[in-house]
Amino acid sequence: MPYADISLVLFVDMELKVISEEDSSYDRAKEVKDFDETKAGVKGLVDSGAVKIPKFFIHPPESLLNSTTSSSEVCFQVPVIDLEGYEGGQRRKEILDGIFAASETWGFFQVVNHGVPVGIMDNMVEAVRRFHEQPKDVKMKWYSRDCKQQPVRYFCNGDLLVNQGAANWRDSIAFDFHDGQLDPQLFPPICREAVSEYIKHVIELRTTLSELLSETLELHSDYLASIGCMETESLVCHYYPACPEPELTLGATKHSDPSFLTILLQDDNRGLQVLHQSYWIDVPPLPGAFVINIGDFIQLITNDKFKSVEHRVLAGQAPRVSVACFFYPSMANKHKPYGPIRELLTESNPPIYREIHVTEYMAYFRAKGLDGNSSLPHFNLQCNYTT
Ligand SMILES: O=C(O)CCC(=O)C(=O)O
Ligand SMILES: [Fe+2]
Repeated sequence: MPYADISLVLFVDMELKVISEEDSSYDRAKEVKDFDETKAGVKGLVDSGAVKIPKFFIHPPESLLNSTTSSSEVCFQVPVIDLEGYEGGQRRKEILDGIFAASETWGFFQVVNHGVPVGIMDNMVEAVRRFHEQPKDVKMKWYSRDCKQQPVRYFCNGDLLVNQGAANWRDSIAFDFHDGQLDPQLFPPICREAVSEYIKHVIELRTTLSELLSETLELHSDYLASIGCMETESLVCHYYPACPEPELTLGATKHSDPSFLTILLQDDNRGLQVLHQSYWIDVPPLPGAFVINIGDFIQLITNDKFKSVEHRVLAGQAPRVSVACFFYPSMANKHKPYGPIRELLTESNPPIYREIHVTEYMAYFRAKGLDGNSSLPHFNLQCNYTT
C-alpha cells in the first residue's frame, strides 16, 4: 500500500523515538551536505539502490496522517469545471458560478476543455520525465538553488539547506520566465522544445482564467490583467521518484502556494491531496485536465473571499511527474504593492491584510521554507509583523 495509514503512522512514531534516542550520533547537517554534493537528487539515491530512506527525509507522524480527523465517511470530490463554451451566453454564467463556488470553498478545481492540446500536455510530461531520468552527469550541469543567477536550475528541495524540517521526496527543474520570455538556449536540450511550446499555451489559459476570475468577483473582465498580477511565470517541473519507504515520507509537505494562481499538470499517478474541511482529499489525475489553485496573493487581494488552500503530495511506489506554473506580477510590477481590492471592501468587510509587494512576500516564504505553515498570517493587519 503506497500511502500512509494510521497503523503505519504508529510504526513511524516508534521509529522516530529510536531516532531521537540515537540523536547524539546523528549528524544531520553532514548527511544533508553529503547528499547535496552528489548533485544527483532523490533519483540518484534510488538509482544507487537505496532500500531505506535517509533520516532527513522522514516526516513526523502528524504530517503523514491521512486526515486531521477520521476520514471513514467522507466522499468529497474536488470540483471539475468544463470550460467548453466559456466565450459567452448562459454557459459562461454557469462556468463563472462554478469557478466562484470552487474558489470560495475549495481553492482548487480541475478544468477540462480548456483549449490546450492534449499532445502539448503529454509532450511536456514526457520531457520532464526524460530530463529527470537522464544520467546524473548530464543533469548536474543545471544543479543550483541560485534563483538570481540561474533562471533554469535543477535541484532537490529548494529549501534543503535552510529548512531543518524533513525534506521532500522529490527533485525539480525550474524555469523562471519573465513576462513569458526566457532564452530557450538556456533550457536542457532534452526538454527545450516541449517547454517552449507548453509555456505559450499555459499563458493563454492564464489569460482566460484571469478574465473569468475577474468576472466572478463582479469586476471588469480585464481587472486582474490591468493590475498586472499574473504576467510572470515560474515553471517548476517535479519528479517524485519511486520511494522504497513511502509511508515514512512525503513528496511535498503541506503548503499553500505563494503565487497569485497556479496551473498544474499532473501525470496519471495519484499523490496530490488538498485539505478540505480537515480531510485530505485526493486530487485524482483526469485525462486532459489541469488543476487550478488559488494562490496566497489571490486570497490576499480578495480579502479572504477566495482561499489559498493547503495541499501536499504523498510519496508513492511509482515515479510521478507534475508541472506547476506559478503566476506572479510582471517584473515591472515587482515592487508594486498589492492589497485587498478596494472595490471589494465595505464597512462590514474591512481590509484584513496590509499592502505588500511580491519580493517581500517571497523573501519571507523562502526564509521560512516549506515548514507546513502559511505565509499569509504574517501579513495580516492584526499581526505584529517585523520587516
Ligand atoms: O506535484 C504536485 O502535484 C503539486 C506540486 C505543488 O504543490 C507545488 O509545486 O507547489
Ligand atoms: Fe503547491
